[in-house]
Amino acid sequence: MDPENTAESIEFPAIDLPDEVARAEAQRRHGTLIKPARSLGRLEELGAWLAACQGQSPPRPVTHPRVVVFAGDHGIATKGVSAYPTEVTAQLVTAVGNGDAAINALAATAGAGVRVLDLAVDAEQPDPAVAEFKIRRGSGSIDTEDALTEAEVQAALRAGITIADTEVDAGADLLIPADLGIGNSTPSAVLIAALTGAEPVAVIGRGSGIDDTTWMRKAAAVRDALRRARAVYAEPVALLRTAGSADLAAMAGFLAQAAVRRTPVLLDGLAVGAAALLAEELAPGARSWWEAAHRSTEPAHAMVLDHLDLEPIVDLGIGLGEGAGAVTALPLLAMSARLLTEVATHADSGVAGPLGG
Ligand SMILES: O=C(O)c1ccc[n+]([C@@H]2O[C@H](COP(=O)([O-])O)[C@@H](O)[C@H]2O)c1
Ligand SMILES: Cc1cc2nc[nH]c2cc1C
Repeated sequence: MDPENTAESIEFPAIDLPDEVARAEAQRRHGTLIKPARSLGRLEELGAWLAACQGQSPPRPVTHPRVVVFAGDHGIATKGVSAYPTEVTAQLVTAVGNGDAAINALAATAGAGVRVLDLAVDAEQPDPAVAEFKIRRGSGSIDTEDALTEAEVQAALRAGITIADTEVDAGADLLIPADLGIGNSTPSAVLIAALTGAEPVAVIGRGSGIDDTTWMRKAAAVRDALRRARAVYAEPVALLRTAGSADLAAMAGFLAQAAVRRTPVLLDGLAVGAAALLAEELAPGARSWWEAAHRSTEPAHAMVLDHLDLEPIVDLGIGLGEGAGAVTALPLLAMSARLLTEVATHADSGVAGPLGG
């Protein structure tokens, strides 16, 4: 099936930029607060970005941040490219649902809600709410076969769109897409190499903690998948079908739709970064609605940030996925909004401004 000729194929509308007037007004307001000019550094820029996304300065506080974990298995994991067996994905989905995972502890501290969805875990999903957007059991092994059919990639993109719409309609004011899936660092590396032009060897990291022998197998898998995908590097939907997965495609749809809905996003690590590259191809300009929360330990993540021209907020040596790095930066974003609403101005407080000011 040729995606260009498919009636149901997804097309995102043109993405508006955030409101530059509100951004400039927030920057101007920062200059009036009782602190030396620009003394809050990146926090000032983050507050101005939130103001631009919301179209108002000062921005409203972030009160309903939501983490959505997109879980899926990857056929390539059965070829020995991960430090963990594939059964772990399903077990981790249950752990996140029970509130026992790292993301739950971090999100509880940061005041974010967590929703976990099984897009393509290679197991029966007993919870119908978690299975609502299930595309298939495991995506194809991308070294030798396509990850998805054309219909599945469209369904996964549509799932991401619907999930973003549901969250925004329910009141989410900041979205955090998160990944979970043994083996997902391999398709992520392939997509990043395909879209940034990075050398294959430079995108292959240690993932879940792989040894040298496993790294060699992963390098061969990335090489084979890139060879299979070469003809479709410039076609994002075909690239997701050939070398992506249902969970990565759904995250790409979610990220693009967040921009359509003018909702700010904090980006997490490697897999979210790969999905973000695809989303920017599908909906050019979507990146203006995202901030990079952190820099992951995976080398390919730095290439994503470079390509999207995003500067990470924190760099804490986190390489977990699950949204962990993104949620870690969330309190800083909340602080950036409250600074603009709660700090007094020189004019209102009677605190003198700078000499000659
Ligand atoms: O996002 C990251 O920075 C990151 C870096 C390395 C590993 N991970 C997580 O570890 C899993 C992928 O690692 P692997 O070795 O199984 O491909 C998957 O569940 C990811 O969420 C995540
Ligand atoms: C234990 C474990 C937790 C994770 N969280 C995200 N990816 C993960 C991979 C593993 C292996």
